[in-house]
Amino acid sequence: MKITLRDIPLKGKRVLVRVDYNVPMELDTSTNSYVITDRTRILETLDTLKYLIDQKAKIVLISHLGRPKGKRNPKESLASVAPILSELLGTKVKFVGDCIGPEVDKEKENLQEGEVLLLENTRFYPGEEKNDPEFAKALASHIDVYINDAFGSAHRAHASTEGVCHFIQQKAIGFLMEKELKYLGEELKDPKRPFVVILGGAKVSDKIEVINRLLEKADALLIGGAMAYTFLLTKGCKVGKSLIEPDKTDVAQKALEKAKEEKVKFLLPVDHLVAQSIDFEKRIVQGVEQTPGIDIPEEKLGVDIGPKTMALYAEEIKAARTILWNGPMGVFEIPGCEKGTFSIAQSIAENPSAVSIVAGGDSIKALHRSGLAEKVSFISTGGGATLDFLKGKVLPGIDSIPDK
Ligand SMILES: Nc1ncnc2c1ncn2[C@@H]1O[C@H](COP(=O)(O)OP(=O)(O)O)[C@@H](O)[C@H]1O
Ligand SMILES: O=C(OP(=O)(O)O)[C@H](O)COP(=O)(O)O
Repeated sequence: MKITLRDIPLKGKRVLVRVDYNVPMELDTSTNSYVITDRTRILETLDTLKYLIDQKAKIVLISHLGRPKGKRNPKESLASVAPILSELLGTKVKFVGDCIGPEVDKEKENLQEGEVLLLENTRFYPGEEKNDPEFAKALASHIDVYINDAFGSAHRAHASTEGVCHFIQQKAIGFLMEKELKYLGEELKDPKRPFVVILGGAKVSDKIEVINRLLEKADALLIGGAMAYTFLLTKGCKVGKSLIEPDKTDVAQKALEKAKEEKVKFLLPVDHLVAQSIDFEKRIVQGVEQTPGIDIPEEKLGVDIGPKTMALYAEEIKAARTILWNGPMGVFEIPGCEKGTFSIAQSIAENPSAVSIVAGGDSIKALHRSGLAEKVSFISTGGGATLDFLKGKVLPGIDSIPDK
């Protein structure tokens, strides 16, 4: 059992809280600004933050947002989280446009009991992902206690999730982390069978490696999203201009072989929605059509699973007793490409007797858009983190917090 924030005296202490505010953002074309399109990851930290306020701690929040690769990028600023958090907490949350340095240190020093300070995206510095000790030390400056409540980032050994722990003596997990570990631990340790895992999304290289271990746990794997095309390419199908990771075909091949050996159902799309071109920023697709079968025409790219695939996957989901879903089936943010993703949400909703877990920032957003979030047993804020947890991997963000 990990030390939790309940176990530490917090009054008057400067508490650094690592949250996962890597929230989905979309360009609002009318104002030409980026807006947060799903607040779940913010809402899920409120119990921890309210507790810290009640305990009269001095609260400093850190998070990453997106993948700015060590450079400042206004599109990935955490500034827009501060007003939302102020509204939700009913107290002003001050934002500083940096996460280390003299200005930040001054703000930390000036914090009063019960006040909340939100710092800028840790990934604006290369030291974050490199887990650079100097950067971690700067994050830890003026801090008495570290709380990790960023379950969604617990699989990353970065400065704000792991390195910082070497410079702060008192450490604990927050309430969200505690809730995730308890629920996932109980339901996924020995899942009721059939256990069906639905995998999609765009983080192919991150998640494809997990499949090998999932094959030892799951009874069926249903693959969609960009993940599917690397597998279809491996099987010799035509994938056109779809998002693929050609250097992962070896991993994909091994997973296909292992699925056969383990007698796990490994389903890939049998038809697709394809497009001529796609503009992610403006959320526009052109030249959209259905393919009659598996192959994607040379000049097109896959943007969603097709109706035969939806029906095939629905059958598996209907028979499941435990369901884990991470990763949308298509580019659901773009109107016209959401059907496959929503059909998964619908199939899950139609099997209320199964334990169903929907995991990951974009998957949660898709679930909320489908209007079916109430029908799911548990929403997990971690996508990759949940998959790694299921795989049995030690999560660095949790491992670095001592046991009781
Ligand atoms: N066929 C596809 N081509 C490109 N991107 C895709 C495709 N299908 C899904 N995506 C994208 O995957 C993203 C979500 O992936 P990911 O981050 O892995 O999910 P999560 O945040 O739920 O873990 C979405 O933004 C979606 O547009
Ligand atoms: O959104 C996240 O993961 P997810 O997309 O797997 O849910 C986490 O914030 C981790 O982000 P990262 O995969 O860029 O390290």
